Amino acid sequence: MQLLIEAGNTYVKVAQLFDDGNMELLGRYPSGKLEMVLEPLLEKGINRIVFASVGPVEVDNSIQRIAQLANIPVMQVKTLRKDFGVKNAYSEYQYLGVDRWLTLVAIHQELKKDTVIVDIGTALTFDVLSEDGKHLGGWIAPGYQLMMKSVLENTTKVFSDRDHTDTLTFADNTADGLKNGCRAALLGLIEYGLSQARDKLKTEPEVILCGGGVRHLPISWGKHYRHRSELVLEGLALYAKCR
Ligand SMILES: Nc1ncnc2c1ncn2[C@@H]1O[C@H](COP(=O)(O)OP(=O)(O)OP(=O)(O)O)[C@@H](O)[C@H]1O
Ligand SMILES: CC(C)(CO)[C@@H](O)C(=O)NCCC(=O)O
Ligand SMILES: [K+]
Repeated sequence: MQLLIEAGNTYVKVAQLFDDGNMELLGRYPSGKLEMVLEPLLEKGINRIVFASVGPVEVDNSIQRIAQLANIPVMQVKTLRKDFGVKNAYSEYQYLGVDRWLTLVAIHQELKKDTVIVDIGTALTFDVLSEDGKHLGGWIAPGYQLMMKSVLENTTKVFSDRDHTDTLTFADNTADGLKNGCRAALLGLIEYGLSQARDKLKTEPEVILCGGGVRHLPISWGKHYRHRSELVLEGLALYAKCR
């Protein structure tokens, strides 16, 4: 069995990859809790740890150190110029976030179609991938919580309250105005990106939505598209199986 770790800017996700190829999510934890969560997991017959991190180098170091203490081999997955048939669009390829890289690799391995991948976590990322594996580039924008926070922290009279409803209507009060405004910003970016991607690809791309922030998009809008909640971990599983 291998242990897969995806370290993001807010959360760490941990999954088990069994020898039969099945993956099981063990949990999602605040990034600061990594050490506490990891140590007890290493008791149970793990052959290797495969991880990817977009966080500070301290996270990489602490995973390496914990594994070394437990005498378990480690593979850190990093963004490459080309791998698994995917060609990175960045001229300085190593600067593309490894979470984005893993979603590209996972989707190309499975679909080999013109695709748009939208991952909504701390940040929203939008990436375009052609059917022959060429990454055409993408965008980075704030995620829902980050947009909300930046307005709340920089204004006096704007406030928010409980969860938003599913409908995305014009609001007649402050809290709904902020929540729906931030949701519309996510949606507007995706719609504009999609129109640009259609022009570039000259086809209708598949749309893959991933990350916990997808919950902020209206269900009636999102139901037309594929939703893959653990796409980064699926990319990690591919590396764990093949490398
Ligand atoms: N229980 C929840 N209630 C409300 N919103 C949530 C909840 N869980 C996740 N979210 C939303 O999903 C976003 C986080 O998504 P996700 O769990 O994919 O994080 P992440 O992509 O792992 O973050 P990162 O990788 O950047 O650390 C939050 O910003 C929030 O908008
Ligand atoms: C954009 C995030 C934060 C999304 O998790 C991550 O992919 C990242 O840190 N990327 C590095 C910058 C880039 O992708 O160009
Ligand atoms: K993420």
